[in-house]
Amino acid sequence: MSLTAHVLTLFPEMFPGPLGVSLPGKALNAGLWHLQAHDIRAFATDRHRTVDDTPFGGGAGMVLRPDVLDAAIAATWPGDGPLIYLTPRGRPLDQAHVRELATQPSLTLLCGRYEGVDERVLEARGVHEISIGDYVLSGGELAALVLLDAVVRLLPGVLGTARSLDEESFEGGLLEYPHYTRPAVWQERAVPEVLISGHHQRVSDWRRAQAEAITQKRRPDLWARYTARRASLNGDCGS
Ligand SMILES: C[S@@+](CC[C@H](N)C(=O)[O-])C[C@H]1O[C@@H](n2cnc3c(N)ncnc32)[C@H](O)[C@@H]1O
Repeated sequence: MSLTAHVLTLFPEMFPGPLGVSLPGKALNAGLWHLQAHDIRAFATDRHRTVDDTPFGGGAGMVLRPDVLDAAIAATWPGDGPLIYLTPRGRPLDQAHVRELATQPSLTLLCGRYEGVDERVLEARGVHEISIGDYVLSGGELAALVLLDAVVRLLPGVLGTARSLDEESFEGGLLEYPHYTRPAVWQERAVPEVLISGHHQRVSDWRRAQAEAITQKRRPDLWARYTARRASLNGDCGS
């Protein structure tokens, strides 16, 4: 089963954009996933192709109309996967959520613009709301590209068998350990000796210790969750 992504946007020309190159682009060309960008404006009904209007209650900016969005959703959402609105007030995206999304047959992503979208269409359609971080973008397209990039690299066959995801940041609850390549000495900085020892267990222990130290220092929130999970696993084994 391969993923089909539908993107509802006022700027379909932004797709595939960066998803058309490198890993996601090769996977797209190989048919490991499919992408359809739908122009919301095509679902406007007046002769000016109006998609937005001023907010009830006053205030700056424009709001995307529910009738236009609903027609766009009705025509494009296959219904076999979630309908998602990218928005700063949504559930913050993390790797566990990305893994869940990567199991879906389809993802339909609604990209807002201006002040956002009329609330009623979100309620009526049971839309899931996802944020890519605590900052405000000018539109949902970059957020959709970020989400799809993260999802696509987890799809079967995309990374190939040589790459392991197990030790990447967030897998197992830790940030990743540091990497080194040739030359072994650069600007008088030598790579850690253990990495050229050829001793697999020592390398693996060193990497885990580094990952733990980096996580503890940089992300106390992840570290607290990791240690709590480890304690509960140890408790379970002991009982
Ligand atoms: C200028 S923003 C609207 C911001 C909105 N008025 C607010 O304060 O939450 C326009 C669109 O960009 C998208 N967007 C902005 N920041 C985002 C974020 N952090 N994550 C996901 N989508 C975002 C949403 O689709 C939003 O409708």
